[in-house]
Amino acid sequence: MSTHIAPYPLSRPRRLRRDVFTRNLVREHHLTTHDLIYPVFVLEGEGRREAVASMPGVERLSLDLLLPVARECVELGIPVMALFPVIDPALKTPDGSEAWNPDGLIPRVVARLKAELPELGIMTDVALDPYTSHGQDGLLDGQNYIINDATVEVLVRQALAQAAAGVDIVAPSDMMDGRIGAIRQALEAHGHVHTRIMAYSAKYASAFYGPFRDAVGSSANLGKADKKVYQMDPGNTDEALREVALDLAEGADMVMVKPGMPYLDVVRRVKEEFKAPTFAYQVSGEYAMLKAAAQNGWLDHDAVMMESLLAFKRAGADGVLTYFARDAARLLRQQG
Ligand SMILES: NCC(=O)CCC(=O)O
Ligand SMILES: [Mg+2]
Repeated sequence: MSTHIAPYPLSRPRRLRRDVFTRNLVREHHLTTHDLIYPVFVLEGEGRREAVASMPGVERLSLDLLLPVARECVELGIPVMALFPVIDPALKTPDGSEAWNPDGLIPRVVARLKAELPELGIMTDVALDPYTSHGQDGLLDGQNYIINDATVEVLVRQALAQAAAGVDIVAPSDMMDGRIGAIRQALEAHGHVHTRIMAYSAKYASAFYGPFRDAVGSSANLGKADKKVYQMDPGNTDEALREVALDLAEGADMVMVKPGMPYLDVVRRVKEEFKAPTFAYQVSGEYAMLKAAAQNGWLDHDAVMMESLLAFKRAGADGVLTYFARDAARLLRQQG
């Protein structure tokens, strides 16, 4: 590798850093607006806008107020918006049955967004946590264990309700075994042959999800419980490769690693091993920590935002789910 590099002073790496044009010329990785997926929180009702205290700049919006945001995504060239529902606590049940209500919030929002802005990709979350009274992603047995196969059956119903509403991409984030295959077969059987699956394949049991649980209102339901019996142990990377292999074999079109910044080694290994479309989720806690430091004047907001997003590209990600998507896209447009 280094054998063809001439020794100093014939090689002076700093020659290529001397001015802007040279740095632009030799830069290996680039972030574009097409790399960005924008996660948003949607509420029932009209004219409703609620700030999320632990995620400065993020709001829960009713559909009428989400539409202008979706329009801005199209104008900015952001390819996909990812929807997360804030469910009325009165609709939360132990089995999360609102998740597969064909007239529920998410199917209605999907149908309206696709009708108004067909060119904007819409992605939906497949998991029960916003819908369950206990805040877990799946169904519980009598001992508070999350049961796999019965959960997969209801996730299939949830995914079918979303596909019937016209969603472009379903994104199972629950980490049950076998759910990608079950969802893919059901989509095929119901004629939804174009519905893409982005699998949350390597989703770790991370403490960086805290602000998200505030945003969807599941943290109080979850209480002190954790998700370690289904999400991955932060100490593992070989296991991430096995999870990705299974999801691709079961019919995933795209895979994801989550969280993002603390798991860039996993992104790199997954991309090198499978050469499949690979995404990373810069999660709520990562966003919150950069925002908080910037608000304190400890970090330069725009600089760390762009550096962190470029790091995903360098690690091998094809795209990033990030709450910074609109801010980053606006900045990219300004920079021409
Ligand atoms: N299923 C989606 C998430 O859990 C998002 C987590 C986060 O942004 O912290
Ligand atoms: Mg799995």
